Amino acid sequence: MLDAIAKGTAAQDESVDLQAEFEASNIDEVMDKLDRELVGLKPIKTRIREIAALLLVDRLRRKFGLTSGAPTLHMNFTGNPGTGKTTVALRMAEILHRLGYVREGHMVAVTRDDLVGQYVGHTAPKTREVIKRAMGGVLFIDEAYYLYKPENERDYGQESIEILLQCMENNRDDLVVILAGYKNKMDRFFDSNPGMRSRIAHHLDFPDYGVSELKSIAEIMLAEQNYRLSEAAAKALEEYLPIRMRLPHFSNARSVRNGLDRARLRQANRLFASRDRALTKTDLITIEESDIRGSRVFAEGKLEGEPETKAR
Ligand SMILES: Nc1ncnc2c1ncn2[C@@H]1O[C@H](COP(=O)(O)OP(=O)(O)OP(=O)(O)O)[C@@H](O)[C@H]1O
Repeated sequence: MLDAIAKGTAAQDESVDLQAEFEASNIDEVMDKLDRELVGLKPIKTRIREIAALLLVDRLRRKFGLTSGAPTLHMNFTGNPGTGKTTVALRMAEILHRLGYVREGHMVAVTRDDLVGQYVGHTAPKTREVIKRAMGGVLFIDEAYYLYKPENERDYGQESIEILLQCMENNRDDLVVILAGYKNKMDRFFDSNPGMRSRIAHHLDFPDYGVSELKSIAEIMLAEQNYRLSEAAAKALEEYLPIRMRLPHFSNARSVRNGLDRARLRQANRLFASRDRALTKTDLITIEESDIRGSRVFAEGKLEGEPETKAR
């Protein structure tokens, strides 16, 4: 693949047009998509642009024979659940494809269970099969640290790690591995697996979203599905979000998506209950205040606050 990019044959006095290369790669289209579909994440978007620029320049250097061998592109995405790691990894796969660093640009997302078998002899074929599927694209390993279980001496995860390490080294020109998970767990994983750390070129840390970002995320998600919030529903959502953030199992944008799914369900039930009247398009697209306030979150938020109130 890389020899398809260039063979290091450009003459020393020949010039290259970085802008033309940039335009030809069409990566700005992916960048625009990233900007449009993902709220916030400024530091992440900046890093992606920097990586894209690095790869583009690397491609030009190759033309002059100034760089040899495939660059290391394996990455580590850390952050809490629902902060956009999988979505950004998908876009990264597209960028790497457009720049010619992987043949296909698809992404295979897996967890430990997809890589590690339960019995002796099962792990190697399982891991190899996943790698085979991911070849030419990105292999995204969510919660990668579960591959390593030091408390169990004979855990098969180690076997999978070793095969992955080998592939990450030998197939650098056609497979990019992105590891993902909580930052502290990932740090501990790298401490115990220095071989893995040394093969990672880029570490990106995804921040949690604030209330206003979560609200914008909700609006994007609703617009994508042809829904909108009434004014009172938008206010209710502003109250809902900080309560949901304090409750257990909060997972950023994923919680927003789940909360909206339930609001749509309540909207449908509300419309169904008044089915004796004709519905307008506005009825069908509008999420009303009661669809948001009907959430358990308001009751649970109160329950959570109760002991505190009693203690005072
Ligand atoms: N910044 C954002 N703007 C809009 N939507 C977002 C944003 N971040 C995440 N989402 C949406 O939230 C959902 C969860 O995101 P994603 O799966 O990428 O997160 P993740 O960090 O990989 O979390 P998990 O590990 O739980 O899968 C997706 O539907 C995604 O489209």
